[in-house]
Amino acid sequence: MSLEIPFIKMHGLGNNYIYIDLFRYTLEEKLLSEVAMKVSDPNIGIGSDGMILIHPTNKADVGMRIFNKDGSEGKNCGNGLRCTAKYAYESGIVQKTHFLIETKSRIVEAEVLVNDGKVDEVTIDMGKPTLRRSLIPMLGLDSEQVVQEPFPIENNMLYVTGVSMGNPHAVFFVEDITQAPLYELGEKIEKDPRFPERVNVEFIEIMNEKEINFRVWERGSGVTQACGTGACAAVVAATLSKYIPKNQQITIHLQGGDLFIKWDENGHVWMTGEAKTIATGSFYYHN
Ligand SMILES: N[C@@H](CCC[C@H](N)C(=O)O)C(=O)O
Repeated sequence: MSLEIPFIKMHGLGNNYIYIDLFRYTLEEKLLSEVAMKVSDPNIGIGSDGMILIHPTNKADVGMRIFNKDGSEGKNCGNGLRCTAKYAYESGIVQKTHFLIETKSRIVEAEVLVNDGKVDEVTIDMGKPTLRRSLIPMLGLDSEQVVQEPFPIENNMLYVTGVSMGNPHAVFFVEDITQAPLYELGEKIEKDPRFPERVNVEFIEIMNEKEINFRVWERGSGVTQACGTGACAAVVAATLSKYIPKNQQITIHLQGGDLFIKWDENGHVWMTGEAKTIATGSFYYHN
């Protein structure tokens, strides 16, 4: 079978995905995982951190589904939400600057900042984090929160804080971000049996009450330049440990640039940052 699939490549702080507009093109469900793996491959595909579908839904103004590089489906994606919001507005799928986006895990509200018809920046109300251990999900005796719990791995003693932003995150505080064991331990933690659905892994360094340095190993995609849900999880984790105050905008320094995150007094996490278009074209799929 051969298909010519129209795509848009977009990124948020270097976290780049191949987007497919299912308002204008139809792709069979059984092909999604394989197409995601193929488009993500830099040698025989386009090269990306995964694939995102922008689709019609009757629950919100627009829907979004995220597939990682390895073909697995994630349930939320912060950088993907900002790019989806940009595309939905610029392509005319929505004609308002505040609208709802449905993901597999939740419905979020987006606000786009428009200049000359183009969206430069997007703010998303990412909703409330889930902290209960069994819902992250993490194995072990269930508890309200998992905050800096001892996490022995490969002759190292790390301390894990668990946060779900609709997808699972394991956050580890480090003294110096340049020494974070991203490549040494990222994949091992992602696939550790204590996380039955695998996990996104974040190493964070608290610089001061307003800034955090951040590096990520993403479930299903490995090291990426940025992770929006991960940045939200970092602020929640740092607040739970009282390193930063609640209800204050925190600047997260990711490898690909800065994101601005606030965990407000109502328990909602707000994310603001850029969204950029890289290219449009056709992907030729052959099986
Ligand atoms: N890059 C993302 C998260 C993508 C999904 C994640 N790898 C998962 O499997 O949960 C973001 O910006 O949040």
